Amino acid sequence: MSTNKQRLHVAVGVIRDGDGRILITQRAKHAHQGGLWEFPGGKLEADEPVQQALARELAEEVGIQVQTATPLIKINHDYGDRHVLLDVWSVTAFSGQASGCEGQAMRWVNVEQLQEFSFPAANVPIIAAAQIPHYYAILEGRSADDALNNCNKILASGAKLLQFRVKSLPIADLQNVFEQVSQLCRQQQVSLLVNADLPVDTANAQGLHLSSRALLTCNERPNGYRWVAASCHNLDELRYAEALGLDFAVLAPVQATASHPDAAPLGWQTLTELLEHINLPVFALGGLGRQDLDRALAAGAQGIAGISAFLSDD
Ligand SMILES: Nc1nc2c([nH]c(=O)n2[C@H]2C[C@H](O)[C@@H](COP(=O)(O)OP(=O)(O)OP(=O)(O)O)O2)c(=O)[nH]1
Ligand SMILES: [Mg+2]
Repeated sequence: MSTNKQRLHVAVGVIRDGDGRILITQRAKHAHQGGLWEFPGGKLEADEPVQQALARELAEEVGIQVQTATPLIKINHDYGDRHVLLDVWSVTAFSGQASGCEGQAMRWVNVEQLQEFSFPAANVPIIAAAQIPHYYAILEGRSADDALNNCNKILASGAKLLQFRVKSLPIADLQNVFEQVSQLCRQQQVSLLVNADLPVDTANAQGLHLSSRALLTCNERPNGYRWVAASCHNLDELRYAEALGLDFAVLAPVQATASHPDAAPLGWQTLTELLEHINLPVFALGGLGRQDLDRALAAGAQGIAGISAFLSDD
């Protein structure tokens, strides 16, 4: 039981260099979770603000001075012998040359290489959060032309993660549009997830996106996909997605939205509270634009998901 165990608050930095590589270090053999790889960081001192602890730990452990850090994800994990709250920050600007100041092994690795290292169990969702971007574009369209036009706008926005959810096409058009979209995504190195409700051949996709209804009919994580995500509307659905071991979720609607006028918006406060209970990257969806990213990050979200959010120039 974790009830009378103290929760250890730990500041953790996912440090990225100019080439997008991430810094990992190896925990000392004798330490808790010893010998495993980690993102540098350490325990908060009494009454120490988390960003101050982050700056101090990263200076002590790897000799860098943090210039810009944004919240990435918070993980609550009970190891049995210790309960940790990993308060993970994305460090995107720093000064100094990183080195293992405590004699620990250190590597700069590409995000896809993170899979090759053994991390503590609590790190699984941190690694997913580090590998996926802050924007998740949802592709819809009333016709084949409309869908392809929207796809081009989304790609021009710079989005690198896309869900194919073109629901109203005749079946013959659907597969054809999907193949064109998957080719465009491949050319531009965009990760493509297919909505599981669509009857398309998903061989060319990197992932599957489950509606909340499809999520609740799954007994295990669908096999064979690099990414599996789900749409959620409440804490139970988020918990179910986490328990299945999905990579990320979308939570909606955060604000009022014309596409779902009957759904009551959660609001930022409820979003923040729900995300405190979940160890999963979660995109905020519904009535939001790309300009809401900072607010979503501050609420503990991975970023912004949207349909129309990626169709305008701003
Ligand atoms: N820094 C860091 N800690 C992690 C990660 N994953 C994970 O489960 N942890 C756990 C291991 C430890 O129980 C705890 C971090 O505590 P720590 O012992 O490293 O703290 P510290 O740097 O202040 O070390 P010390 O002063 O006590 O030597 O969080 C991670 O990626 N980075
Ligand atoms: Mg440490």
